[in-house]
Amino acid sequence: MTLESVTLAEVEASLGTLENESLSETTDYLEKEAEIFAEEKRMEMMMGWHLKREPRLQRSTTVATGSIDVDSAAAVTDDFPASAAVKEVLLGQDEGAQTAALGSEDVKGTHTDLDPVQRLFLEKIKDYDNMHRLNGGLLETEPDYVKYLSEETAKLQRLYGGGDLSSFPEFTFTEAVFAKSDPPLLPSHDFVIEMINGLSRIASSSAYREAAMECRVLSIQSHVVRGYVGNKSASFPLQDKESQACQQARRRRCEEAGLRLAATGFLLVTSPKMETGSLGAGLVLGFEVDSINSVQFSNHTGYSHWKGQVLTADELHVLYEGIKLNNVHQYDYVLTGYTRDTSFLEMVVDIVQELKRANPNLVYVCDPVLGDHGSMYVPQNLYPVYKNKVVPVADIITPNQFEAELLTGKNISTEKDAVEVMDLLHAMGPDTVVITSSDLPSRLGDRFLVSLGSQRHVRPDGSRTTQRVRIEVPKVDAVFVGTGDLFAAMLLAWTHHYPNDLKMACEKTFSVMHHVIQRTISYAHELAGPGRRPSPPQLELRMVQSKADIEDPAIVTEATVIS
Ligand SMILES: Nc1ncnc2c1ncn2[C@@H]1O[C@H](COP(=O)(O)OP(=O)(O)O)[C@@H](O)[C@H]1O
Ligand code: PXP
Repeated sequence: MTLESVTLAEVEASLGTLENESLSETTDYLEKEAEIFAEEKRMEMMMGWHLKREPRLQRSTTVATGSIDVDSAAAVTDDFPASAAVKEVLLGQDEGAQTAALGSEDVKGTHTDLDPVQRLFLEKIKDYDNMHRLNGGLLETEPDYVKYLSEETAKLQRLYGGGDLSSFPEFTFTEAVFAKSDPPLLPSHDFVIEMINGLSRIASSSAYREAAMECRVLSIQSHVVRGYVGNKSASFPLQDKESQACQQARRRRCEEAGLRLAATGFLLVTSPKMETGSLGAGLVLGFEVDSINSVQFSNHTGYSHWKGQVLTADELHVLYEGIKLNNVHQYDYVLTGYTRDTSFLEMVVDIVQELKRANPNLVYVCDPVLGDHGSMYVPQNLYPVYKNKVVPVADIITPNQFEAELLTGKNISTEKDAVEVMDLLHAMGPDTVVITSSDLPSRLGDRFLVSLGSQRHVRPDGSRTTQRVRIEVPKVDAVFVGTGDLFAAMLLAWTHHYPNDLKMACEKTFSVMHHVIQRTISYAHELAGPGRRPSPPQLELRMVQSKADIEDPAIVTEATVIS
């Protein structure tokens, strides 16, 4: 006999046999089949209990412990026209009430509205409950199940801080106490904890969304299949690195709002005085990076061969339109790098302007890639577009010395020249300028590379102040590709974290660069072998391997404030 062939009449017949006679072999078999049928087909539909996995084991647990979860009970109440008896059993307020209902001798006698399957089910619950009480534990369990149950219980206890998981939780809502001395006014600590313990999932999901406001970057850069330049160089470090900065910025926002993220991986709403643990578990908090690939090449152009496709201005526009049509064009940052095409660059400017209208706080970080050491490596006609259209809408720019000179028309021979050039660049638009590398002599010797930065602020009274820094880092005798893109991405991340402290933002950024470059060159030498210069593939940035340094760079260079 198959399960499907057990008809209700047969169930009733078996029930009759059960009521009137001692168990014969046949009725025993029938009872078992009916029991499986009743429980698997009805319970699964009625209460959403998870019978599919280990159905027999789940069944005996649920019945044996007599505990009912809130969702299952609600499902019965809302979705299934269960009889009063079923509801009474399932929704009994406490264990005593449940036991009474289960143990009642007239379950089948008084509730005549029960259908045979429900009646059989309730009888079985009653039998199991009696046997469970006599036996003092679970019935007919297999060792695997006992192990599974204890592991799952331990897991839940770890997650929810212990307690008796087999009984229905008690809710105690106390009156909110507002402490006058605690601005902003907040409910008492105890009240909030009680509330969270009772409603953790609902509370966490809504509060999480509010607290964990994302920071979204639109990065328009190259893509390469192999290696790390452009978006490949910027995306991973931003997503990874920013986890820390975003956490802290968010923590500040949460504190202001009276919310704090706690260590257990779900959100607790607590009073401002409560200790906050690490934010690690379960929360992904990096920058959201939306990438538009301005080119898709096999590898960067420093290799002997490269192949691929270039995105046109129209194609860029189509991608942006798609984003806009869905009304998901809210960005906090735009990041751009290497471009060879004027109309593409002009389209970028149009997009940045439109995004800035949508979010006046949007920060545009631009590496104005034009050339290096006296020669241009993009078409000449890009220069006026950068100078007249791109730089004026940029907030942070990262030119090298050659690019800074080109954009301002002023040579840099001394630190004073560099400061003047940075002031000229400020006057063109950006509040933050970092000259990533220069030929200026370092006080630390000729094996050091000098970089300079300048940041303008508007004081609360409306007057302006400018912080200028010099940074010197050890020079490595090799040509790295993708370092400019990584630099711009890291400066974005660290200025986000320290918006008014260029010294700190530079120390972090240059330290990341140092760690990545040192790891890359050591590995490249190892690959190349003694006395041989590493090739471009061997000099690809060791990005993934530098994850820890990107997240939390040990500071290896101190920036000097020069004015
Ligand atoms: N050979 C190198 N030795 C040490 N640091 C380097 C070297 N090349 C690049 N860097 C680091 O990468 C940053 C960006 O440099 P670079 O790629 O030259 O910028 P850009 O592409 O804007 O000219 C520098 O500020 C420096 O920190
Ligand atoms: N994108 C591509 C395709 C490149 O080939 C290069 C350098 O040749 C870059 C971007 C920029 O590299 P960097 O960050 O070193 O300026």
